[in-house]
This record gives sequence, C-alpha cells and structure tokens, in this order.
Amino acid sequence: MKVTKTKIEGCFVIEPKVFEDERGYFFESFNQEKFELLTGAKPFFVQDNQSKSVRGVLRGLHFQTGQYAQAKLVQVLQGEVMDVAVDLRNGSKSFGQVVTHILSSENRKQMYIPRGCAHGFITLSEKAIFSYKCDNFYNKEAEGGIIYNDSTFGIDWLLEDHELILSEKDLQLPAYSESTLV
Ligand SMILES: Cc1cn([C@H]2C[C@H](O)[C@@H](COP(=O)(O)OP(=O)(O)O[C@H]3O[C@@H](C)C(=O)[C@@H](O)[C@H]3O)O2)c(=O)[nH]c1=O
Repeated sequence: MKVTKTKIEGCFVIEPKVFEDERGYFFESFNQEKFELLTGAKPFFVQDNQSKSVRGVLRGLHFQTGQYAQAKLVQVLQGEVMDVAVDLRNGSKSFGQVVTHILSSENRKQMYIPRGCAHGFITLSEKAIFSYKCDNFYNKEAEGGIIYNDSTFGIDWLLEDHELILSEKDLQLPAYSESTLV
C-alpha cells in the first residue's frame, strides 16, 4: 500500500498493493493497522456507501456539519471518476485548497478525505460504481454543501457544462460565501 500526501493537510491518495495471478487479482481494500501507520489518521469507520452514476453525473460538493462531520475513504469499483476535496477547515494550513484526482477501477486508487472538507466527484466513464467508508453516520439535518461551480474554488470538472447531470438538491446548493459553517 502506497500513501501519497496531497496539498490538503490530512488528505491522502492511497494505492493498494495488488496481487495478480491467472485467477485475477487480490488486494486489501482497507487494512486499519497499515492505514493508521502510513497516514497517521485514525478514523473509525461506521458506514459504507455505494452509488452508481452515469457519465456526466456530478455529486457534490457535500459535507456534514459540526459533530456530524465525516471523514471518507473513497474508491471506484467500476468506471472512472474525478474525485474532488476542498479544505473548509478554519485554521487549517491548507484552508481553501482543492485536490482533484482520477480514481478508477483500473488504477484502483483511493482518496482519504478528512473531516471538515467538502467532497464531490464527477463521472467520466459511461457508468461508475463509487464506494466509500464514512467515520460518522449519515444525518440529514447536518447535511451541508457548496455549489459545484463556486468561483472561489474554480474547479475544472473536465466535462462540458451541457454534459453535467446534478440532483435538484445539488443545483440549489449555496455559494461558499453564503454557506453555513462546516
Ligand atoms: C449520503 C446518504 C444518503 N441517503 C439517502 C438520502 C437520499 O434520499 C438518497 C440520495 O442521497 P444524496 O442525493 O445526498 O446522495 P449523493 O448525492 O450521492 O450524496 C453523497 O455524495 C458524495 C459526493 C458524498 O461525499 C457523500 O457523503 C454523500 O453526500 O440517499 C442515505 O440514506 N444515507 C446516506 O448516507
């Protein structure tokens, strides 16, 4: 397992060690001991989520507020996405920084997004199955978000605007300047 730091403090790209043979492949998609040793983070994951998206689907930018904040370990089981993290932690050295990374079932990369960051992704392949672990339970009342095209962050979502598919909820998300606290 290889861990690479990103420009967001506490946000990592993780490449599992893959064993290939004539049957196919095997890898540890999460190993708590190695994860803690190599990242220094100690999340206690309590919920696993999975979503399927078609090309152009953009989910984000999401977070949960206050005591309901979630760290996430995300990966792609099928297809390809560009994953995005935005550091919204007041006082963080990397406050306001954006990390984007291509995750796919081919490269098998994972991203670890610490609590206090907004998260989103865009689906680049015809279909993508996205899977992630969270260290806090879903809480509808604590849901927060920022509109994907907020000029503060200027994220390049790679696809043309007319290709994007967002939920009604995500289209109504506020600008960063008007959002509630993380
Ligand atoms: C996130 C979530 C949603 N739901 C329900 C609420 C809703 O009816 C339905 C779909 O929810 P959403 O539209 O919010 O799903 P989605 O837009 O995929 O939300 C996810 O986006 C990515 C980028 C994240 O980072 C996640 O934390 C989560 O916010 O599923 C749960 O029951 N549990 C959960 O943990």
